[in-house]
Amino acid sequence: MTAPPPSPKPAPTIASVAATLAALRARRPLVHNITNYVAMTVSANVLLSLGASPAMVHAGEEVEDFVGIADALVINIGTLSGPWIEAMLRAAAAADRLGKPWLLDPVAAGATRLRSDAALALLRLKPAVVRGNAGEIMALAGLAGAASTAAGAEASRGVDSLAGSEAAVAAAVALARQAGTVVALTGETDYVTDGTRLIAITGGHALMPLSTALGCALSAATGAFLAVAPPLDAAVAALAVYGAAGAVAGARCPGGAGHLPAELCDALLAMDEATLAAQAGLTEIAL
Ligand SMILES: Nc1ncnc2c1ncn2[C@@H]1O[C@H](COP(=O)(O)OP(=O)(O)O)[C@@H](O)[C@H]1O
Ligand SMILES: Cc1ncsc1CCOP(=O)(O)O
Ligand SMILES: [Mg+2]
Repeated sequence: MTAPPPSPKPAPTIASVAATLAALRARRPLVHNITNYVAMTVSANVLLSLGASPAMVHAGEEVEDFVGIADALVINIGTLSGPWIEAMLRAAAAADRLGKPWLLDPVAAGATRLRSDAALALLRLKPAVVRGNAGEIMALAGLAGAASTAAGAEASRGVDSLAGSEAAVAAAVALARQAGTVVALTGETDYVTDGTRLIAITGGHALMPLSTALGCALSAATGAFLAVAPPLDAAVAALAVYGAAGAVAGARCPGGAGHLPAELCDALLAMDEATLAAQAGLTEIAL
């Protein structure tokens, strides 16, 4: 007798996202961030508004100890230098050793040799989630040999993507398969994939790319969700909550993006299931 095929995992829903957010708020995870100078304050404020405790800790001498007390680790290569790379590699290896989930934000991967090499070396240390924009995901997939071309250079202008997220879906799926990770690809529509499943998430606001480090802060937020849910569920919940908050915040900023980070934090603090249902959409796409 042949065994029946495993039943498919239920698709994430707004209700499951709301439950994951409630678990995060109850747990108040300590999130260790090695992130760039531009993103530090907004990332910490986003984590606090979400219900997590942020810590920005990058000295090589203490990262391993800090990973030991943290619930999750976020590594963002936005403002790199040699000692930072060393600290990132030590922290990621410690997270792997200690079974702590960690996320890689490969900011501007593909733009220079230094950041491409750093992103690849970190990818080999098995992040639970890689979160990036289309240019970064295409570049990293190419560098990792998961996609035939490293299209990132033409698809990016430094830290900004010139390509829409749809253009990078195939690269995201290939990267997830090759690296054995979950890829969270952001843009006007966000996508999360583990290489076997693909979920599209709508929400957000057109002003978001006009405020620096909101992608980095989303990566920090995803780290907090990793403390309470498996990688695919964590990434879907993070992108849905953040997208819903972004939509609310953007609507409160008729004059431009100047106040957007503050409005985003307020919207995260007040986030509830009704707002999620009104502002975020989840669709599973068959692969
Ligand atoms: N055109 C857009 N419309 C709605 N939301 C957007 C748009 N562009 C980006 N976002 C949102 O902004 C956040 C950061 O994504 P993104 O800009 O892709 O990252 P990065 O800042 O790393 O380039 C995500 O929540 C994403 O959904
Ligand atoms: C402008 C800049 N330069 C180096 S890191 C950084 C922040 C990038 O933030 P994001 O990727 O969220 O736009
Ligand atoms: Mg970014």
